[in-house]
Amino acid sequence: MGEAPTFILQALQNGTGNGYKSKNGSLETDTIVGDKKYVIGGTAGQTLSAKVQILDLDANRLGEWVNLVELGTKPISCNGHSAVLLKDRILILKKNSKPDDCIWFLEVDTQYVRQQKKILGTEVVAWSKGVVGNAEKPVVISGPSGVGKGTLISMLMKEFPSMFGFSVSHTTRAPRFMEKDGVHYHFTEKNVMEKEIKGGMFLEFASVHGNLYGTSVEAVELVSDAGKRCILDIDVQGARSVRASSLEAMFIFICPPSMEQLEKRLRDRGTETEEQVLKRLRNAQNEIEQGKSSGIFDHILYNDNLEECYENLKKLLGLDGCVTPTKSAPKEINLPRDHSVSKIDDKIIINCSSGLEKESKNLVMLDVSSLKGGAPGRTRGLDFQVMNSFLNGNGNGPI
Ligand SMILES: Nc1nc2c(ncn2[C@@H]2O[C@H](COP(=O)(O)OP(=O)(O)O)[C@@H](O)[C@H]2O)c(=O)[nH]1
Ligand SMILES: Nc1ncnc2c1ncn2[C@@H]1O[C@H](COP(=O)(O)OP(=O)(O)O)[C@@H](O)[C@H]1O
Repeated sequence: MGEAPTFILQALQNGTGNGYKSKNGSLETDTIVGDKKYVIGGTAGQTLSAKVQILDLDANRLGEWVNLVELGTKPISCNGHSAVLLKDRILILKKNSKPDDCIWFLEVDTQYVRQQKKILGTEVVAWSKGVVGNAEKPVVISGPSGVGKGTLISMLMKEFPSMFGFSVSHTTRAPRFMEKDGVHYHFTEKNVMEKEIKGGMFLEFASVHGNLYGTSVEAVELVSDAGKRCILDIDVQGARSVRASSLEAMFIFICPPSMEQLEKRLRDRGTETEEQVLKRLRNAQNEIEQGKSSGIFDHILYNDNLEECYENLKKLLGLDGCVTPTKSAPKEINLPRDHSVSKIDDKIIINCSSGLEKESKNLVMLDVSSLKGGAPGRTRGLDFQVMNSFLNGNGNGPI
């Protein structure tokens, strides 16, 4: 690896965090974690995402750049940022960015990063977008082909459109008549999907009835970002993987009243060839056994009478009785270009006062004590309060 430019060697002991202009004109921050310095910031068009570099501070390798792999969805460009070191990740506050895009995390020593370091055998950092508030537990629904999962999910989405969102899976199977790309599935090619799986884009994947299916991290996060509870329609292998992942979810298995009924439903649906119907029926027996006995599922529902089964599903989801969706307006922060940051325990104090507006104090306290999730998905559980500020409208910001 090459030597670091002189300006960085000179700044080795700094670790400023609020951003500095390097000699080549880019806006960078440097954060020291153990014997490494994380230099964040871009030269190309001041693109934050373009550059994360690690400089070795170990006496034997002082000033050497370390090879690294950047994982996760990177932030889009911005012209400047602040960086604050938390325990195992660096909080990045993008300047002058959209309210829903100003808080990011660069994970440097989280469990996910440590795992990936082992797998990849190299230094790893992982990006994760910060989101104010928490998401409701996703619901995983599994069951054999033709049991009625899709029908039940459609009923739920139709009755509660603002409460639930569907996780749109990727699949290599061909679209059925009336199925739309991006709505029912993201229809994709096997080699493309395999590449994306290697790149860490998927929460889980499995080979089902001869095709590859998978839930991307983004599919689940997009639903949560919209403030909705995510529904996943995935097979038993996928449910097992989600159970083993860090995603906390509710697991429901749908059982047919009999194999005869299942066969009738599959044939009456008329979407599969005879060969595919036979393959699905062969797999159904094993799936039902797994569903009932694996301990993966929190609840088993029998779909004999559709209306009854739907009522039972609603009960499990707490939707029986009078449902009043309580959706509070999300809080938003809008960080101006000129701000400075300090840290007191788990509280980040952001001073947004600037230049001409010096008299108008505008302090934001960001609470990072209850972070949830993280790379490769979002980091949730952030909270903030505006202190001594002018509030906009109802006090929920943006500031
Ligand atoms: N593991 C996994 N299974 C999936 C995913 N999406 C769909 N499946 C499952 O794949 C199986 C086949 O789905 P599909 O081809 O739509 O057929 P259908 O179940 O007969 O409607 C079903 O058991 C689905 O639950 C996914 O993202 N991951
Ligand atoms: N309780 C039920 N009784 C009779 N037919 C049903 C019932 N539930 C679903 N169906 C029908 O069975 C077929 C398969 O249902 P579907 O929702 O596509 O299953 P899955 O998504 O589990 O493969 C559909 O034609 C659907 O209308």
